[in-house]
Amino acid sequence: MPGPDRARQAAEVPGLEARRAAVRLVHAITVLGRPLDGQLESALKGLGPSDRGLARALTGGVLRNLPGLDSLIDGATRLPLPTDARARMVLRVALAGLLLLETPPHAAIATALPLLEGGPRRLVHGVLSTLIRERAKLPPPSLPGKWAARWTDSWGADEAAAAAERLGEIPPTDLCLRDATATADWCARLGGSSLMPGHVRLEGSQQVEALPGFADGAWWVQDIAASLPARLLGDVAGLRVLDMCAAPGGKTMQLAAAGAEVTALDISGPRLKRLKANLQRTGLTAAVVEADAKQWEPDAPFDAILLDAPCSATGTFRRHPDLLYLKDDLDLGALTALQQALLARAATWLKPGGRLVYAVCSLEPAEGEGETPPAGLLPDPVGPGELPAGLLPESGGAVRTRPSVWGAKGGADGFFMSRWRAPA
Ligand SMILES: C[S@@+](CC[C@H](N)C(=O)[O-])C[C@H]1O[C@@H](n2cnc3c(N)ncnc32)[C@H](O)[C@@H]1O
Repeated sequence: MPGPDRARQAAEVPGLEARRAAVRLVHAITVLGRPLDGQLESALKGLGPSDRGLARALTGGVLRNLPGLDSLIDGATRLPLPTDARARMVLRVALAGLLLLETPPHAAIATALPLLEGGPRRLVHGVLSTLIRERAKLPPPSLPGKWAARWTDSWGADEAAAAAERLGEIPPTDLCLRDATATADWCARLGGSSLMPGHVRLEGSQQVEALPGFADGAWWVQDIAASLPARLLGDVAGLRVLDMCAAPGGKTMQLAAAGAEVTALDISGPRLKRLKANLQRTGLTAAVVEADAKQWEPDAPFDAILLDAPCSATGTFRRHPDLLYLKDDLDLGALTALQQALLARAATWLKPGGRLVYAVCSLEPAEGEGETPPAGLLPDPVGPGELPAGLLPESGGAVRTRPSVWGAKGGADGFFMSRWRAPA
């Protein structure tokens, strides 16, 4: 329970509690290295809808621009504030409001000082006043140093620069349609654009539940790159298809909508709950199995298998910028061991001639290009005609979406996909 002073302040200073929540989230992510999803509900508890929106926008603004915000802060102090100082968190949030959300200068200061909780009011007041007086501008977005080095090493300087640009942008909202023949209609109804049949792109983040078609299950939210793996299985109408790591079900819905008889397998009960709710909303069906794919055995082989494997998820950094600040270093060794084990299982469950697509939403080559090919299967290279305009397969026939893909049109998540076939 907030004390009487805090309650009075909250009533007198609009937006203060939203900023308090943003400071708490920025601290949890950038200092403690905790993921946003796990903190969001408790940090936003008790806030009204507009304060919740403001807290999210401020936190997102900080995470998308952290190196730039810190360089402004450090340029305006004589001695750098410690990286974990509360004053730094408060300044980051205040500057995100001032420079990204057009908070008026007096409000930026008035909402920053009460959040210091005994911290250096004069210093924070001085930093904000200096930056306001100098009409400071946010530097172009940049990746945190560790990621700039990592992705320059993996993909080259141009792709690392494209990743920084994507990080600075609010990603579009991509929808996958249940009925791809209605693409033009849904673009017109929702005011979106399309990069391929079945795909509709809306600008920025959206209250999707309020949009036409959501309640009827005419579409679901799915990044364009995430919609490619299921498409690479080809025409699955009437086929018995295993979606091996299925929850929360974006690809299960695609396969079911394309007429496949889908078995949706996942180890996570809570995630399967979301999958079932998604199936219910869209009126699509699948046999849902909660099991560890390392132990489960199917009754009969499949015509096709989609293995959307658990991975580092680094390809989703535009939508989840907190990923770039998580405490634990990527345990790529454990992840690639799991991916290889799942691939090896899948390879034994195909009918002769059956297809397997392996996919990860990762920008780590170890989880994609570096995987050992599944024993007993043959490569089934993807052809250029199978991909939407603007994306070509790699020379060996795998598909890689890099940070620069569709850059001028809002980008796409980083994914790797490869396709295999069981000997006939
Ligand atoms: C990338 S997500 C899948 C996303 C999903 N395909 C979609 O499109 O909505 C990876 C999934 O693998 C599941 N998973 C992890 N280890 C597993 C295992 N040993 N067996 C089955 N599923 C597993 C996780 O619970 C998670 O839901």
